[in-house]
Amino acid sequence: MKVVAGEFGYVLQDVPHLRDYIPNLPTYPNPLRSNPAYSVVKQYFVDMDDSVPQKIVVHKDTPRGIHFRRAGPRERVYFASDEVLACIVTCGGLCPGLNTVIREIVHSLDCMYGVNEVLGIDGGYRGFYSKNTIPLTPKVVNDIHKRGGTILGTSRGGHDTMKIVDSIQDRGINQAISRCQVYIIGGDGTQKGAAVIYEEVRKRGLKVVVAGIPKTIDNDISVIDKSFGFDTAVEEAQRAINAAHVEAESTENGIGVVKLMGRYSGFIAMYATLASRDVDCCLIPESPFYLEGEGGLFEYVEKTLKENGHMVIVIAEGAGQELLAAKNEQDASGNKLLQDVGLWLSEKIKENFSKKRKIPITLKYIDPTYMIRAIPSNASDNVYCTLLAQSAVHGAMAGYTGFTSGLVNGRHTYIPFNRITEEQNKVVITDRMWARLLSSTNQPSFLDPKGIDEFKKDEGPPTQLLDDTRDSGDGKNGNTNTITNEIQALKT
Ligand SMILES: Nc1ncnc2c1ncn2[C@@H]1O[C@H](COP(=O)(O)OP(=O)(O)OP(=O)(O)O)[C@@H](O)[C@H]1O
Ligand SMILES: O=P(O)(O)OC[C@H]1O[C@](O)(CO)[C@@H](O)[C@@H]1O
Ligand SMILES: [Mg+2]
Repeated sequence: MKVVAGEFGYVLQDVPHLRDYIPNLPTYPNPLRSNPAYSVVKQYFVDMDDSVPQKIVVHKDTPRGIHFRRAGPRERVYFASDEVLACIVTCGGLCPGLNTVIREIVHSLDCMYGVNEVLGIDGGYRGFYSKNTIPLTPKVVNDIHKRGGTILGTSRGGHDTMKIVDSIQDRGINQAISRCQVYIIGGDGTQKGAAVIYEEVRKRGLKVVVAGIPKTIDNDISVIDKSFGFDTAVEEAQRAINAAHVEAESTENGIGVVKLMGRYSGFIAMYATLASRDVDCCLIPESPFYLEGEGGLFEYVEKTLKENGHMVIVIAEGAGQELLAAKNEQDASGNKLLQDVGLWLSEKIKENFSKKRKIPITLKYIDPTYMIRAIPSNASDNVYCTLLAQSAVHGAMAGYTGFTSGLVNGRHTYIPFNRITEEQNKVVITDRMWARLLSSTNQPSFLDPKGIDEFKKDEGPPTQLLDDTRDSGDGKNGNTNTITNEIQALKT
């Protein structure tokens, strides 16, 4: 990672640039200079020294900390318009907003930079070497943002670095110079794949930009404020929760169980619960729970039914997997295949109340997971996708590479791949947000006081979406330690 240190503990975790490994690259004035739409903007071009702090809650004596390069157009670009061949690929699971990102990359390249050779790679990473490409023009992508899914198709597995870079190299050859910009849209796995593609491109000395756009409905990508499609997913989840609530309150001892996505991170479940207020219990992968005995789920269900006559449980798909018989199967990308915990929980509740204890209940189980994932993005996600795509295009034209375009503290930035892939974003159950949820649902924490102390000791990953005060600059958490270590390393 390129790290630049400044005064008062300022650290820039910078992204690579083509000129780092290709000397004497020609530059050109940014075509936006003569674009009537942008020429009215007072200071349209981003100052070379602009950076965005990762941490904005500070004390007067804390170091300035980690910063990322601010995204946006630069005065000079490293590609002539007619030189560029851009490729776009989507990988991993579906997520609302994928088509918007594709549309906006094509439009930004065309309208802002006059680039009109854009290829869609069909069906994820393996499409680079085993499938046909799809020519993308502003006309072809004009109304795709209104559709769910991805017009390019997607896949898991099939990442063969050499074959992918061979294909990029072959396609991009123009008068013996490769001249590709590769836009890779996908989750944590995809960004890891993009990082190794970048390494190989650099090893071969190619004039090829590798730019990532983070996609994950689970919001499990670290550093960034939140991922696109997340808002849409939380909003759409309300419909399922409402239905579960209507069903539950219409019968005596009615229970609605809703399963939401979230393989390792329970953000959708947590935010959907906080938004709805109809949910009595939210179960997420980060917070282990148990069924029987004092402080267990069954005890809470019984109490809630006695008090309210009905209840709604939201469960993230990755919650409680340790309670189910292990399956040990993986998908093509190596992700663990999960068991249906919603179905399992529903059966367990029925078994305990209806069969064992002869307490009549009516339970309805709703699994809207794929319905949520497949819808088009809402208005705010559409704007977010547009800005992410534009940032990626500005960065690529300016010669930056090996970066993910991401929102940090509300500002668009370029984040080095290794920062994005080093850890996953998780709900920190010792943060105030989870406490807000517990106090809004009144559910048990499923932790005894000793367990709570254990969790507090475990620092967990820093998270941006939450109102996180752990990162208080006292040197006791990962983030600050990283800063201190880096400053120390630079000094010595
Ligand atoms: N460590 C890795 N190195 C290279 N390629 C990887 C790596 N991990 C995953 N990939 C590739 O990235 C692509 C997408 O990975 P994966 O299926 O894990 O989805 P993802 O990008 O994490 O998205 P999501 O989990 O949100 O659906 C796959 O083609 C996979 O082969
Ligand atoms: O069934 P698929 O396509 O493998 O995807 C399932 C997974 O993809 C996601 O939507 C995104 O990672 C997860 O929430 C879910 O576990
Ligand atoms: Mg993933």
